[in-house]
Amino acid sequence: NVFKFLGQSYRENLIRFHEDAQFGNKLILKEYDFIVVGAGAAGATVARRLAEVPEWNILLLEAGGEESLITSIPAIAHYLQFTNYNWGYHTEKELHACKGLINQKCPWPAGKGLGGSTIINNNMYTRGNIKDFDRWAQFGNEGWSYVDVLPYFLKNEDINVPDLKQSPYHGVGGPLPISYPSFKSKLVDAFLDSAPEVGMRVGDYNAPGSHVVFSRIQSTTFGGSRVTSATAYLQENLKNLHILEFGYVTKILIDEKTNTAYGVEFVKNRKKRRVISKKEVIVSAGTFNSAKLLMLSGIGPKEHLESLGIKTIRDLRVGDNLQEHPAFAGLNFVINETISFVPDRVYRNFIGEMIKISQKKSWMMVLPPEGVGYVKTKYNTNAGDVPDIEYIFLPCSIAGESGLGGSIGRRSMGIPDRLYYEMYNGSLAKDSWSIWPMLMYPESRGQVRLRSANPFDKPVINGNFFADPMDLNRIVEGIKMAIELSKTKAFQKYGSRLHQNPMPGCQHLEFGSDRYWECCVQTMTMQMHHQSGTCKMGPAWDRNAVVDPQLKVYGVNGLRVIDCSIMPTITGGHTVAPAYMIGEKGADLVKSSWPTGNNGTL
Ligand SMILES: Cc1cc2nc3c(=O)[nH]c(=O)nc-3n(C[C@H](O)[C@H](O)[C@H](O)COP(=O)(O)OP(=O)(O)OC[C@H]3O[C@@H](n4cnc5c(N)ncnc54)[C@H](O)[C@@H]3O)c2cc1C
Repeated sequence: NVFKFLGQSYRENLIRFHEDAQFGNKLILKEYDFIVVGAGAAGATVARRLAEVPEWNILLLEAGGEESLITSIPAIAHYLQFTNYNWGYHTEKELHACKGLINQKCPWPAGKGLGGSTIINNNMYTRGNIKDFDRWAQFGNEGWSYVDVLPYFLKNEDINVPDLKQSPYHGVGGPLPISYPSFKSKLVDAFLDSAPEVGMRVGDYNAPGSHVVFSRIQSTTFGGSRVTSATAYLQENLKNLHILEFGYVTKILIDEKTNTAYGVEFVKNRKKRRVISKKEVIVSAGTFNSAKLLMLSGIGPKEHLESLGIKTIRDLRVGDNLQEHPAFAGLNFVINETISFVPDRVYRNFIGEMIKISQKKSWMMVLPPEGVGYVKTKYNTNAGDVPDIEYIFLPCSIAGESGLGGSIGRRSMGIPDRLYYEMYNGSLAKDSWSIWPMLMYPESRGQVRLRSANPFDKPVINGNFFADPMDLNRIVEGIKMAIELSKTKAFQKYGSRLHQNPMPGCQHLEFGSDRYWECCVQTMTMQMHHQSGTCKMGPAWDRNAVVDPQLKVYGVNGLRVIDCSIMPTITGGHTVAPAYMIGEKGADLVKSSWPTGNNGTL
């Protein structure tokens, strides 16, 4: 009975996915100490860390499924937005943004599956500015200053960049490998070489005191492959951590007499079920869905819940304070040499490209962005090292897309064909590069609301981008600075020149004027998908706070939110590193509420 034995061992190995009929896995239990909703960057981290306490059992419920071999290829991140790994949300019509995009709505992806948005993101690892966290602490969030959170960034990280291994600001031995992409283009070298020509230097943007620098991207990859939160935190087969895929949580169960959360309702295989929590329910469903789930459960703005016939348990400003990093992705600098990532060329030579993967020389191992630069515009009045624009450098541009596989980038941004072809006619599928100037600290705030009381309806999202005109001014300045950068010797070596077809809808304005660029940004707005802030963390006196600095929902026992939605203000950079940090710190906050002796806290 060797086969039976092997089969059994194989199944035991897969036991972490409960109720997987294919492998005869077991049913989940009726009750757990902790239930974590959502297996994204923060949720996977929290669940794994809580499972370090052997006497607790934990259920991790995730609405999507497992990642795959395909999702491990960094270069195809944009393709994944057209799969079930994306919740596929859109804003409503925006007043000041996305005016030229399909249906005049901004597409707003969010990842779905074990790994959450880390399955479909662009792998950029940037922690933000130290002042971002000091500001959170100054708002009254004790325990969240830079000094407080740095240990959690370090705990999460396993730095693979040789030069940074000795840095006290990088972690070694944590679950998440951080590497430079395995392959580097000549164009990113030009980007780095251009820095001194504009008074900048190359440095480690994740170290304090050097946040105004140019750099290659530190990425959440290992050996050229994507590393998700599931790969980093959920590979081990822990007996006390049960993971349920395709379990869509529809409501948090709250005892109204005691104001205590005691479990969740979820749907799997079209069946509605309940599971009970003995200690806490932890909501880590991401900025849109954490807000949505709270509101569906009666926690949210009273006037809104009442209008949908949902009984209000706690009147809190859930769904307000939505923040994001808008950007402009339309700049296209054409060059004279064949050194760019041109998808048509790469995909036509598919077999050759596969061979190059084994030699670590393939474009498939490059993230679409290769470099970042943090700069201060003329509007920046911050003292010291606090930039207001991030340059995202790409060895390609959306105009480079045409032919094979050549519409995914622009389609993911919602750019209609007419706008695309008129704008980029003459430079399609040519060698080019781009800089996307990204606004780091938006003044404008958006909002998430329920469309109905039906948990399967998509939320109503208003980005409210550029409601504060300063947000637009800064991006325009970033565009002009990027154009100046293209004139440096480093870029002129390749004959870089801006493709100058005027943008449809903006032709009436003088090409290159501030008004012209404002029009371009508002027509073809691009986003970074760093949604955050809808379950704001704040002290008791903050009327807009949803959770306290322990991440407990105000007025409800046994309920926390642990993900990017708790950010009072968005961090200056991409948000995955802070999401992991919030997960790590959140897990320690939970552990310290339920002391058990040695529980693995910092
Ligand atoms: C396309 C894209 C590109 C990005 N690129 C970058 C980048 O390059 N660098 C960077 O730093 N950041 C990037 N980000 C942002 C970054 O990935 C997120 O900030 C981070 O993953 C957020 O972590 P989270 O835990 O808050 O939520 P998520 O990682 O989104 O996880 C939430 C999880 O909850 C699950 N869930 C939601 N509702 C339910 C429910 N009702 N029941 C059960 N489960 C549910 C979801 O399916 C998901 O798995 C990108 C994001 C996107 C979408």
